[in-house]
Amino acid sequence: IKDGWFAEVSDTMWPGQAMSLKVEKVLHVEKSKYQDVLVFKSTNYGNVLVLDNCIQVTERDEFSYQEMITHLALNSHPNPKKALVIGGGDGGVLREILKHSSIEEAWLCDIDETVIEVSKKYLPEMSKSYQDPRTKVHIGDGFKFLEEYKNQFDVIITDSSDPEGPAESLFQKPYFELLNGALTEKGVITTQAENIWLHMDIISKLKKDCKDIFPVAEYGYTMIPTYPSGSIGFMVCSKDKNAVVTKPARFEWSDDFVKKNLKYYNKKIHEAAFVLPTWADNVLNQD
Ligand SMILES: NCCCN[C@H]1CC[C@H](N)CC1
Repeated sequence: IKDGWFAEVSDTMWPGQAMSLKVEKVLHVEKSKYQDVLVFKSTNYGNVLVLDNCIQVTERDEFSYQEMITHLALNSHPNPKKALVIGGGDGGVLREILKHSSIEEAWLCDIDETVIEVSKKYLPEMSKSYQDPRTKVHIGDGFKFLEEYKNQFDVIITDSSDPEGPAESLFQKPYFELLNGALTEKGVITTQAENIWLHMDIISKLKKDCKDIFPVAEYGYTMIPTYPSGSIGFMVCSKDKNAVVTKPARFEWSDDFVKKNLKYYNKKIHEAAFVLPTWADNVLNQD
């Protein structure tokens, strides 16, 4: 933090640019077993969680990412009862999973307990999901966790940080093999799949790897001001070759429920998320 500003600098992940947020007060600084953890109160975006100098969530715009990564998956599954988040220690994705009445168990596996503790203290609107009786928390490496659970989950959401640091293995093909194995028959996954302005190489590799493993694999995205270049995408894949993930397979919520409980996701934006700009469409949907 310099002159009262936090700048998200990364010469490798987003060279020559940096999102900056004005700092009102530093709330927490800690070196966990895995990463540097910073929480600050920003002047205009609420509390902000930063891991290894990367913005993870801000209270003002987190709903965009948490809703889309969750509901693009759960509404693409006919009847999700048991869902798992890999990562997601802030609890935001868990909060979104619990909005589906079909969910009986919502599991979360994050490698870093410090993130969960810090979120319980400074991100109450996300971490309140840990109070839900359907929530089950496991602290550990998602990679190892998935090796122990076969044919167990209807939906698995990989809410990871970037491929540099503890989340690196979550962007490689062996990880997607593990996801496939841990899913039930018509299982659906979503993963954090970076930004079309910055990471077309990562995204095209992800799509290629997913296409080798899943019969259906599509990239969709959302607008979010505090992530690099203002948007972030998701790989959305299904084990069911007849599944259509680019529009809702089911939609249990009334318009009134959506108005009261969702701030970003809706039926139309589910479809719109997969409509790509021409350059990205050419790269990702060339075959
Ligand atoms: N629930 C926390 C979201 C973590 N996802 C972020 C996406 C953008 C990345 N640069 C950092 C992690």
